[in-house]
Amino acid sequence: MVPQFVNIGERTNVTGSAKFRKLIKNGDYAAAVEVARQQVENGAQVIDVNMDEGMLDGVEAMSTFLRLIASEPDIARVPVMIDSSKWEVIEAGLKQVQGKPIVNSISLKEGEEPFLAQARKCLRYGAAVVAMAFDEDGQADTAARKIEICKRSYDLLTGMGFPPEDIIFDPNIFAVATGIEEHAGYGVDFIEATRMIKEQLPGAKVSGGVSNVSFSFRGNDAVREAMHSVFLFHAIRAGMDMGIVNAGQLAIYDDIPEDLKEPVEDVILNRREDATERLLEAAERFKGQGAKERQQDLSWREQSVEKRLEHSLVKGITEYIEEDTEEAREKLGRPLFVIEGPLMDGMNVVGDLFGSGKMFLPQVVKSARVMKRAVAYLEPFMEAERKAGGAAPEAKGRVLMATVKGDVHDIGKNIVGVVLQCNNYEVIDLGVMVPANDILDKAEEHNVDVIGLSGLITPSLDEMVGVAKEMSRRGMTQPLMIGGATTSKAHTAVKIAPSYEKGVVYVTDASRAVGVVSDLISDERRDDYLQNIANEYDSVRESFSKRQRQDDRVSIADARANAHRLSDAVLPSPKDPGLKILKDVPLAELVPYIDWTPFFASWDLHGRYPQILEDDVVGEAATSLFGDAQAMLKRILREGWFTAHAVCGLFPANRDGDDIIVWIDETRTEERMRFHTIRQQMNKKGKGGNLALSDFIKVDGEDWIGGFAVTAGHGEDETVARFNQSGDNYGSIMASALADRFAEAMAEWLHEKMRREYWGFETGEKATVEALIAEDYQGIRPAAGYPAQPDHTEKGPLFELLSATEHAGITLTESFAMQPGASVSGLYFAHPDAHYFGTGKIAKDQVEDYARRKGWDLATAEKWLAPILSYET
Ligand SMILES: C[S@@+](CC[C@H](N)C(=O)[O-])C[C@H]1O[C@@H](n2cnc3c(N)ncnc32)[C@H](O)[C@@H]1O
Repeated sequence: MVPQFVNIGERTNVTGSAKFRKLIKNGDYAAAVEVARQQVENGAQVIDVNMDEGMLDGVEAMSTFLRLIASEPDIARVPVMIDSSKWEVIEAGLKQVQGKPIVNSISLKEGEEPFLAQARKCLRYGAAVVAMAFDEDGQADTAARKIEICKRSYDLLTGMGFPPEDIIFDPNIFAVATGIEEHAGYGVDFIEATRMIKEQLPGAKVSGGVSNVSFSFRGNDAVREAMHSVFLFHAIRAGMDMGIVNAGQLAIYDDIPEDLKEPVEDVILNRREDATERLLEAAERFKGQGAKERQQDLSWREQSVEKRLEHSLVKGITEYIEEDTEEAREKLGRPLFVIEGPLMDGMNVVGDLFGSGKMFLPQVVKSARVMKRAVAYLEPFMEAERKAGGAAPEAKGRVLMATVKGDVHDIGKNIVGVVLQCNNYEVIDLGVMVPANDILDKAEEHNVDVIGLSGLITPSLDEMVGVAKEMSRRGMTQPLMIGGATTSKAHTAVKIAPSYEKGVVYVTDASRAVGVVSDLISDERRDDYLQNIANEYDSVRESFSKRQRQDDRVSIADARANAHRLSDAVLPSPKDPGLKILKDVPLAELVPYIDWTPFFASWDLHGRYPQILEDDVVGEAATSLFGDAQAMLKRILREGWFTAHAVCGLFPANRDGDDIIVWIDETRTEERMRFHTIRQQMNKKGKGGNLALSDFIKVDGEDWIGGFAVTAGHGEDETVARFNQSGDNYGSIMASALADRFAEAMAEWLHEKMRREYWGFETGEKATVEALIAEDYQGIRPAAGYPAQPDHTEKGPLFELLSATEHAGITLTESFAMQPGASVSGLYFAHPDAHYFGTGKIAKDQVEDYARRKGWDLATAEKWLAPILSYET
């Protein structure tokens, strides 16, 4: 017999129901109580009440609402689940409930002490608790972790006298069919964990939020309903007691057509490798066939057109923007009035929310997409007016942006551009690899107010100095903004600012750009602002040269004498050393290797994945961004937007001082080429050796070095152009960020292949994704331009050795940036001693020595090594 399943209603949850949120925000408690009543009438056997909304006084709202429903007998007959991430709100709720409350939730997230303290309070109020499968290490995703945390919680709770039947476990229902291999087992993991909890933890109950499982199929109700019902069918049989289920989003198990039920069942139960692909195919056939149309909260559509435009802008909704823009145009009489009126007002709200930390970059970029659509709609009307002599809208100022010559990356610059546009600045974006003269000619032609330069790799710093010098020579007066991954306040102050007197400002991140530009453009504030910056940079320069004067580098001879002594671990000869050319690597194979944490960072959302999705501050923005990324990822896989190529190989090698000789063949008699490495010169007395990468290769006998170059960027430019043409910067930035993820994932994937197949020194079980992301394995793959080898020109010999341009289609710019941008290259070292380090600053004796080894003159060496020189040139 199937046990009774308890349905928890969640329409009284401000985070889940926009309607309820609006009622509570407006203080319309009478109508809010009606929502609770309807839920009970519709069959909810528990009602979940949540008042966690930034603008609400949660304690007050929870107390008021629970007091009101306690006096309604037909509502008060069902238990209340007090749901909050804030303990004071839970306590306020506990004080109001008459019958037996349920607290949702407690967990071991912060450790045992707070867990036990909260449990004690629940016990005092006679409340049951929902305990999440969440501990100090994060949310449990596998069945083993789920049961481990639940068992630990159970022992703690029962140990303090908690009745087992008052313990409800929520072992986390996560989305399946996301395109990510590790997610495929999430359905089975929950079901398995449920079965184990029921077997091993007597009396305890199991609950969960069912709609999460179908998150990847948002917008396809038929598939979602089928997934919920199939999931419940199996989970209830495994012992699931209760759950949050939207009855409107539930199909009847027996009514699901067979050609949908089977692929859904395959996905939920993880029965076949191609389950997701097959369900995606089936999903296409069932699109738009949901038993019940999704009930969207469209109450905002009843507001004035100005409010509706604001809503669309703030929420990033494009669906109604054209009809609302037209309505506003008719109402206000002129297209300009619409832009300068409600659209600007709406963007000001976005700007204020962003400025006060209530909106985040991805959301702002989405708002910009809506704004662009509205302006594009109005454009023909404005053109007609212009022909008739009408005025154009006034921007607050004009900013020119460019990534400098030799550099290709531009995600950060594009984000800054969008944020500035949102704030009504006109942005002229010249793209990437722009020579100084082109930047400055365009700046003069368009009479811009500010010039913004961006760069990702260190040689771009030098290029920026060149632009600053040329600005001085031309007698220009616009302030110069500097940003991008390798730029810094110190470099801007020491190198660039002295070359241009009219103002050079370093901008840390995209969120600062608006403030900086507005200060630079303001007639009242500009002079003071620039004076303050100049003073600040003076002291940065002062402390920089003080540090240099005090610098105590050891001589290169002494450093070399203190090189790392390689332990005599024996590495097996490579199994398959030849050059490997891997064309058209299937992108789906790379998805499990994606490290998502840097993806969020590229959108200025900082925190580790997956915890970031639950973060109190950015969790909502991160979750929504991640959902959009998953949707795009699926399209990339299905439609093949990017092509991935890789080349790698192993070569006989030996150490020669600070160089690594690559031999023609294993006779080790004839030199094919050399890699040049750089040695630490800090004083390391008693702190280990002065390292250079060459130390990880043997001087004599058999040893090997590997090299690799991978790219996932073929197709990125076309994709980005397609999105930009339709005014969708959100889409184009997302596509670039995902291309980068694929490239990094491919580097990890190939490194694993190298260790296990080609070199073959790694045997045994494959490392977990977490271990791979932490690079917790034997060997390293240092990249030129990174701290162990800051000289980007070392990509030259690597590319030659691999014929990387011929085999993978990657070229090097004059600054040794790889093109396409979504490319990664480096060397492989396999010795167990090998590890990442930084060379730190180096002294002139090494620069001279390096110049000799590279066949350069001193000035050339100082140019390429500029970021690591310990002395002024
Ligand atoms: C930039 S992260 C990229 C991996 C990350 N999981 C991702 O997906 O973005 C790590 C890589 O940077 C390079 N790297 C990191 N530290 C380095 C160092 N000190 N010297 C040389 N290369 C380094 C190595 O190629 C390493 O594999």
